[in-house]
Formats: sequence, C-alpha cells, structure tokens
Amino acid sequence: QENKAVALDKKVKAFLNSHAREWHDWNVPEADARLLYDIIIQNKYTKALEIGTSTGFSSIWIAWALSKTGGKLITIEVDESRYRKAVDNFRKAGLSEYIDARLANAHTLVPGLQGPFDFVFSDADKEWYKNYFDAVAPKLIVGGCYTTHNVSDRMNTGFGLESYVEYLKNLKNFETTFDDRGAGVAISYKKSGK
Ligand SMILES: C[S@@+](CC[C@H](N)C(=O)[O-])C[C@H]1O[C@@H](n2cnc3c(N)ncnc32)[C@H](O)[C@@H]1O
Repeated sequence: QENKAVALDKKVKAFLNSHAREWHDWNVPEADARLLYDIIIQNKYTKALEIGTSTGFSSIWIAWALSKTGGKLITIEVDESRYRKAVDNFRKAGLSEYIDARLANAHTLVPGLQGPFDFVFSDADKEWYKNYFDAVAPKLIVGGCYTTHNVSDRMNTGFGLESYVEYLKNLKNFETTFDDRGAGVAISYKKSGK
C-alpha cells in the first residue's frame, strides 16, 4: 500500500511537471489547487464533488489528495472536448480510479446526485453558484467543506459575486472564510444541519 502511494506520488508529480505550461482552459492557479488538496488531507475527506472539470487541473489535485484518504471524486463538465482532455489527463496522471468524470450539464445533474458529500469545489458557471450551493448543502455532512472559486470578500475577482459572498456569510449553519492567495476561494464549513 505504501509502495503504491509512493509510486503514485511520483507519477502525479511527473505528470504535473511535464504539463505545467499546458493549463489554458480557465484552470485554477496552483495556489488554489494546493489549498483544496490541503483541506482534503487535513480533514480526511473521502466523498468529493467538483462542479466544472474543464481539462482537469483542480480535479487532479483533489483526486491526488483522495488517493491518500481512500476517497473518490465525482466531477462534472458540460463541454465534450474539455471532458475528453480531462479523462485523458486523469489516465496519464495515474488517477483514473479515484475519479468518476461525468459529461453532463450540472444544472440538471447536480440536484439529482445522491450524496452524502464531505467536500465540494464549485467552479463552473458563476451565475448558477447559489443554485449549486442550495442543491448540495443539504447533502454535505456536518463537518464537511464547500469551497467556491473566484470568490473573495476583499478583492474584486471580476465575476460580480458580491451577493453570493453575502449569502454565504449570512448562513447560520456555515462558517465561511476566504483565501486570497490565488484567484479567491470561499471556504465554507458546515457547522450544523440547519
Ligand atoms: C473555470 S472552468 C473549471 C476549471 C477547473 N476546475 C480546473 O481548475 O481545471 C469552468 C468549467 O465549467 C464548465 N461549465 C460551465 N457551465 C457548466 C454546466 N452548466 N455544467 C457543467 N459544466 C459547466 C465549463 O465548460 C468550464 O470548462
């Protein structure tokens, strides 16, 4: 088991190094991907959901963490060509067995997902952020974490998400902080059921 983890680390690192200049499909900055990785490891999360795969950069970091916690990621992308690239990247990185990649419109898929989840990364269409949150929050376990990309309460991320920020901050059963080292990530921990 330990040998498998060491071999996988090597494979993922080699893949990330050799593809370092190829993430041009709205992929998150590395600082944000590392942040997601750290949150999953620290909390030993195992049931992850990502909305907005693109070509799979953040998924790779999430799945890499899940390979260490014994977890699995469901990730959703609506664009077929980016979905195909992502699936190819997952295979090359050696992470396919930790990822259930879905080609679908998240507007219709997400509300029907069964859950439960303990980690969520929301990074698809910004105007749907609140709908995604409302659909998934009840399926997030208490102690789970819902992260949202391109959101900050201090810097302007350019997406007009101020009302979403206020919405998150006012939720009684979530505690939200913001990480501005990359493109802005809202980190919302679920404190209680309601
Ligand atoms: C910012 S990119 C995701 C980047 C990715 N998380 C990464 O770091 O590599 C957003 C992606 O969400 C996808 N998307 C937008 N609307 C969607 C929808 N309704 N359902 C599924 N995917 C959607 C876009 O096609 C795009 O590839």
